[in-house]
Amino acid sequence: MTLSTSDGRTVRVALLGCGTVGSEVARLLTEQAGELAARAGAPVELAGIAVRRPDKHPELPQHLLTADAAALVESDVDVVVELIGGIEPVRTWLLTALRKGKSVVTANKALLSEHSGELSEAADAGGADLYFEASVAGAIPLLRPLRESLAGDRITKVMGIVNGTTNFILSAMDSTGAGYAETLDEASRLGYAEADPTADVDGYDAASKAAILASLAFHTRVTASDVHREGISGVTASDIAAAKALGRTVKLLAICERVTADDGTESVSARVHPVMLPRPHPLASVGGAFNAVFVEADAAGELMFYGQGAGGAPTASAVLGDLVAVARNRVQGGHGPRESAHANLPVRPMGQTPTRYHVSLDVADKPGVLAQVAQVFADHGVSIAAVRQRDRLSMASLVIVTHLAPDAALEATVEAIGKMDVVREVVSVMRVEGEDT
Ligand SMILES: NC(=O)C1=CN([C@@H]2O[C@H](COP(=O)(O)OP(=O)(O)OC[C@H]3O[C@@H](n4cnc5c(N)ncnc54)[C@H](O)[C@@H]3O)[C@@H](O)[C@H]2O)C=CC1
Ligand SMILES: N[C@@H](CC=O)C(=O)O
Ligand code: NA
Repeated sequence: MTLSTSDGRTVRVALLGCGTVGSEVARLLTEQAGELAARAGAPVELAGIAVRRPDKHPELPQHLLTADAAALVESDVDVVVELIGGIEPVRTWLLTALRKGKSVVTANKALLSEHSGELSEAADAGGADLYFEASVAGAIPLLRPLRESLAGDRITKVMGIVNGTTNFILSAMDSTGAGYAETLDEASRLGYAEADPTADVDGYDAASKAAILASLAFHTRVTASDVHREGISGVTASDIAAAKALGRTVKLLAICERVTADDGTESVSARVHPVMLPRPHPLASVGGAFNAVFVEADAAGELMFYGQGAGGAPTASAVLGDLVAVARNRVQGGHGPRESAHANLPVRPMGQTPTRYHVSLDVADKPGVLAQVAQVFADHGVSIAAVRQRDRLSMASLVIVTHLAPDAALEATVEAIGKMDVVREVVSVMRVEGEDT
């Protein structure tokens, strides 16, 4: 068995960051050193660990610790594992590493979703690998299937739950009625939330992941700023109750689609927003911090990926998988897949993206009200799929689910309905996925 790299050395690893994920990577690298060496074809050695405050880490081997991540990157290492997060200074360090031929493994979706182009170009220039399986859906092998296993197919849709923190919160609101703030605190304590949890609840984290997924699925550079983003801070107890009354539940979904216009031209739609799903839908039963992602492809049909999307050990599993892959490439002299952006499809604005809405209204209980409301939908070119009406004293509740229509038309419809005299309150508005009730 080969026990060293092509230039006769062990694979020396710089670990940047040793928090929730990094500490698990350090543990597994140490505990499984023998097995990792056998799988990689050479010893994989932790050469240094950069943390912000070395004095706060008595549990780590002191001779490996440094606060100077830049110097560690420049030192005699083969691979940089980046588990700090954020854009700068990490972007600069990783560009330096890649240009110098040092492979990079990272879980940093915020960075990748804005700078994957230049990072990929730096990797090409330096002849290095850039792997990032942990950046989307934690432990779930998802990016490698998109980049490699499905490279011969034509993917049409990627849709799923990709943020553990918000799924944890929505699951608790749905099942126990637990409050938003206390559940978010719990998600942070369990290591699911980002350092700034507004990245989770406002949908930035999921939007970054959607950009990465859309880029890989559609061979197009999609950045986080191309992704329509809505978080869960606007999801109210009324929304949850309205969903329950209809046998639905609320999930924050990332939806990336290949949209084909009537003239045959293709574009990419990428969006993150809360969605009402029928309870029998497979994504509806995904609870806690678990993630699940559907992929639809022409030849493969429908595929579903499910598992732990956040937390130290699950995310470390994906990091270690990538580390073994880049170590193998060094030992055997090969390279992982390069960026594939040849399709270069345009990104479709959200307003032109076909969606379906659920609208719950309290209206005056008078003859003709339903017809008036239905007319407003028709005036905007929106076709109604289902209506439910329930009378309550002098009021009536109307629940309307639409067929697909451009999102801008649906938004304008809801705005017009909110201004009608017969409408007392727009109780809940949310997009829907899955079969009509
Ligand atoms: N926690 C999770 O469940 C997941 C996290 N990620 C990503 O993994 C990365 C790390 O996340 P966590 O481990 O949760 O973060 P964390 O906040 O627990 O750890 C960050 C680490 O970076 C170190 N650090 C910060 N600034 C530094 C600097 N200037 N120089 C040297 N070290 C510095 C800190 O000392 C700490 O050890 C982020 O990009 C995050 O988005 C990805 C998937 C899941
Ligand atoms: N904060 C993220 C961590 C994993 O990517 C999440 O909650 O999913
Ligand atoms: Na993953």
